[in-house]
Amino acid sequence: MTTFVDRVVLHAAAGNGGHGCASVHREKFKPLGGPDGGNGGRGGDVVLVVDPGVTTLLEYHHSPHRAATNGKPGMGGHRSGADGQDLVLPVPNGTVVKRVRTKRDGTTEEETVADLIGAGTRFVLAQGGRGGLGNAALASPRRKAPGFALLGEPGRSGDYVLELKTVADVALVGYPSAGKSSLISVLSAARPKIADYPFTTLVPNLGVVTAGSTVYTIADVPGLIPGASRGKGLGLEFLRHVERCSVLVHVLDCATLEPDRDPISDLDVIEAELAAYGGLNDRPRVVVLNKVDVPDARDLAELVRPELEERGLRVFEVSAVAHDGLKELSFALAGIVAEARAAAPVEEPTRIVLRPKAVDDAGFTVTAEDGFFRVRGEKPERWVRQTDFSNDEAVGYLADRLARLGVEEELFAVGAKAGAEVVIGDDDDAVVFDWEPTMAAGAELLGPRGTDLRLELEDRRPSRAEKRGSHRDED
Ligand SMILES: Nc1nc2c(ncn2[C@@H]2O[C@H](COP(=O)(O)OP(=O)(O)OP(=O)(O)O)[C@@H](O)[C@H]2O)c(=O)[nH]1
Ligand SMILES: [Mg+2]
Repeated sequence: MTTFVDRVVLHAAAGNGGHGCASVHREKFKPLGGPDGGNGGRGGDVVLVVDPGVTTLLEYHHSPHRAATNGKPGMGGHRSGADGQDLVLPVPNGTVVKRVRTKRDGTTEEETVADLIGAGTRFVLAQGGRGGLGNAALASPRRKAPGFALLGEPGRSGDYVLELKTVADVALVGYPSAGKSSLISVLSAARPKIADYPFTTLVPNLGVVTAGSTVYTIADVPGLIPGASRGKGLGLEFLRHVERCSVLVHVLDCATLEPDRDPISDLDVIEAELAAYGGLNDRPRVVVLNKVDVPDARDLAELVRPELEERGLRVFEVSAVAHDGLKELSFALAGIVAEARAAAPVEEPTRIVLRPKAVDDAGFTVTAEDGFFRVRGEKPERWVRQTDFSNDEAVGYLADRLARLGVEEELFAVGAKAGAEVVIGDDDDAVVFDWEPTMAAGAELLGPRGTDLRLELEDRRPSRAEKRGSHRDED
């Protein structure tokens, strides 16, 4: 059996940033050549791009793990590491992207982050890590020869659900073998498989119809049967594709030989399934009584027409085989589609839902928790990731940055004392310290010889050089 994949879980990993390099320039007769370690390269992003040539998500079903390349580390002689390469993944038009979050209790939750419509629409799924600065870039008037460099940041990674929702104006729904695919084949240039056994159609077919000046798309979905909304048959999976359409067309088989079926009860069954699926109530409906080339079928169509019309439905008697009543139908659908388009707000090329930032980009928070203090904020958390904890100087630099941001003061303000446990970041990747306030800016505060700045921390204004240094350190 062919598999049609319209929902996949993609594990995307962006590239890590390359580490910065700590190196000292060496040349004959120049023993103190100064720091010359280059910066690490940026990690590659994982990017989704809508490609009209791609129609299924099958490729990601077969290989769901995708990773961009890492940035290269910096090197001595001021050489920067090369950036990682972005990994560009083509996806079909109408791909919905959801982020999968695993909650504390182990259950997962899906949050829609993007709705990709329109050729060329790009979405950065996972951002590559920044490269770490080399020691040359970290040098400042106060820190002329840093003996450390920053680590590259790990790239973002995560699980994403990609879901395909066909973007069609008109959707054909009905029992298996009602003639939905036949109808598409005669209304448009699409040539889907047609056969006299149920569930011929396993994947939605899409056709383009031109009626007068209106051009619209029409899709069929695999046949629906009672219980489809509970997963019976093939239909439920595919109702997703119907969600975006502006008109629903009920294709009713007037020539079925099954004893317990007739057009009216077929309609009721399908409507019950649509209702159980939910969300399609607001879509206008049209009824097609198909197969009227069969004499008994025409009689049956005449018989049920009044009742359908009483329900306020527009009814078309059609024969897909004899090409009967098609023009009228396709122009009527064009009219409804045009009306719906006029009423709908102008469709923007794409609707991207931006993930809300967990914390304010510029700021940070310090909260007293059960027995410890937690620091959250984009900068402090990034700085921690950039720190090589095996290097004391690098740790001192981190403490320095944190103090300058005001984390120290804030810790004091919420009641932290020396020796308190301080946690920076989320539980998943937190770094835990024993807080030593006076040492926080330790090495750095032992400025010019003979001045221990810790003694006059309180009301000392920073010198111009220090201010300049702190600007450079900001990110
Ligand atoms: N006599 C007659 N037969 C038709 C007509 N339309 C479709 N059929 C026949 O009905 C059978 C089913 O047609 P399909 O178009 O495959 O039906 P479908 O609704 O797409 O069926 P599934 O894909 O299984 O859901 C085929 O044997 C068609 O030849 C029609 O207008 N008149
Ligand atoms: Mg079909």
